[in-house]
Amino acid sequence: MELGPPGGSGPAEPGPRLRGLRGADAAASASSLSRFGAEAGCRASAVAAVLPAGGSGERMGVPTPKQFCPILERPLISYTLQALERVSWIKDIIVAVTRENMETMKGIIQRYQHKRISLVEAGVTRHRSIFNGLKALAEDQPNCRLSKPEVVIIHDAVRPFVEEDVLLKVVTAAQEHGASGAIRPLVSTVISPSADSCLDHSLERARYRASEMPQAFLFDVIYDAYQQCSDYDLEFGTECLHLALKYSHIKAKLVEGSPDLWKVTYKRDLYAAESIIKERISQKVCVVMDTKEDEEHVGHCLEEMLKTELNHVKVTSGQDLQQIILEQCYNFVCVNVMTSDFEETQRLLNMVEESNLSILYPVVVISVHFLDYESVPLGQKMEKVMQIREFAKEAKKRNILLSGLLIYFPQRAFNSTMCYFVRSLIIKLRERLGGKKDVDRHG
Ligand SMILES: Nc1ccn([C@@H]2O[C@H](COP(=O)(O)OP(=O)(O)OP(=O)(O)O)[C@@H](O)[C@H]2O)c(=O)n1
Ligand SMILES: O=C(CO)[C@H](O)[C@H](O)COP(=O)(O)O
Repeated sequence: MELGPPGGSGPAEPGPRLRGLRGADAAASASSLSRFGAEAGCRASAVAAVLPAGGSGERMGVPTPKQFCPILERPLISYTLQALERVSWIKDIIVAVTRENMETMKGIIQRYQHKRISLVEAGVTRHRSIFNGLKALAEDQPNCRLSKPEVVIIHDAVRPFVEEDVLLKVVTAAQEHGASGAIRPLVSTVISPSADSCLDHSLERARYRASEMPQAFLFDVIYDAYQQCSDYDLEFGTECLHLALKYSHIKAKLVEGSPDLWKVTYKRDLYAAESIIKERISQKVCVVMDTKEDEEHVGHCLEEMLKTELNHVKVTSGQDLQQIILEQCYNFVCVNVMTSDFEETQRLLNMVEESNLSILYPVVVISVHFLDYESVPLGQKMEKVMQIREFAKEAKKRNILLSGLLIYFPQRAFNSTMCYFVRSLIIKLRERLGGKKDVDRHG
């Protein structure tokens, strides 16, 4: 294989397409991410990921293994898969699941339309599950369908909040050092108790770190280590970086991870994960105006007003809607000033539907209609706006929560009225997103 010495005990020379990434800034810029994506994409299977998902979740204390526990009605593992799938340069994702959960896993893949996934049978310990995942990528295994990657990421199925930047950091560091893993500062001091449960000694907390996931390895480094390691390691070991050190003599490069990398372990972690997901979804709102003119005049002022409330506000007259949907925005306010019909809202609904966005979470769409009371007879226009009820019923079947809002006001006060209403609306929406299902669907 062109990717460096097979079975070598030292770090292989990075392949030509990845070499350009060496020394990438820790906070890798969006442009370098896409460059990596594009470059890695040129050579199939440069990076693969193995996800151990064969545990029983004893510490969670519920009958369902934690990776299949629902968060906002979707299994935890589906969030982790989504986080990895978003990274286009990860070519294969190997998930290790127990035989008894194989059908459940296939059902999840189908229902949430996960891509690039291969399933292997889990082992009785985490290390054995990971080893099975690696074997699926190794060339020396019979019936190997996948191609051996240059770098393999190992990530727990129960750490759903992994971001592309940390994946890029560990992959880049693995390129250079042979192995790499995310770390976090310790929150408690580590102590060693004696046999009679008295303090034997304690470690100086500032000198130690918690080892988290993701980790990344040159494939040959970690596969060799697993092939050589003892049954004791496979049975009781908890650290892949340690195997790379002990058997392949590679000192892993440690990179600082984000606080959200923690592993869902106890029941309360499911509640924490749910809150993080809600917070993330509700922070992104897109306001769609029905004219370019309004986008320019009012959009800027609206964006400024909303920046204090939200992390991501986008005001558009529709030309970049496709891209906004691709970036997974789940909240839309469709502002109609020109007309009281639903062409624009319908266009948005069609795009949302085509994107399959609402398979993962409910999408909230509020269709706002500003009508000038001096020129438009209320009864006539109300009739049209009331049609929103029918639209809402249909949309709900596809997990799109549509509301309609009619604002009747004098044209001369248009700009300020519109900014005021849309802002109040979005603040209300944010307050209610905690209970997203309760958002009024019929306006
Ligand atoms: N035989 C095993 C055991 C664990 N894992 C996976 O390894 C990851 C991290 O392990 P851990 O948090 O310890 O999961 P569990 O073993 O399920 O939890 P517990 O220790 O509470 O039983 C999880 O994604 C888990 O599914 C695995 O693939 N195969
Ligand atoms: O800690 C780790 C870092 O190496 C691993 O992520 C792993 O989660 C350990 O899992 P376990 O709870 O099975 O020991």
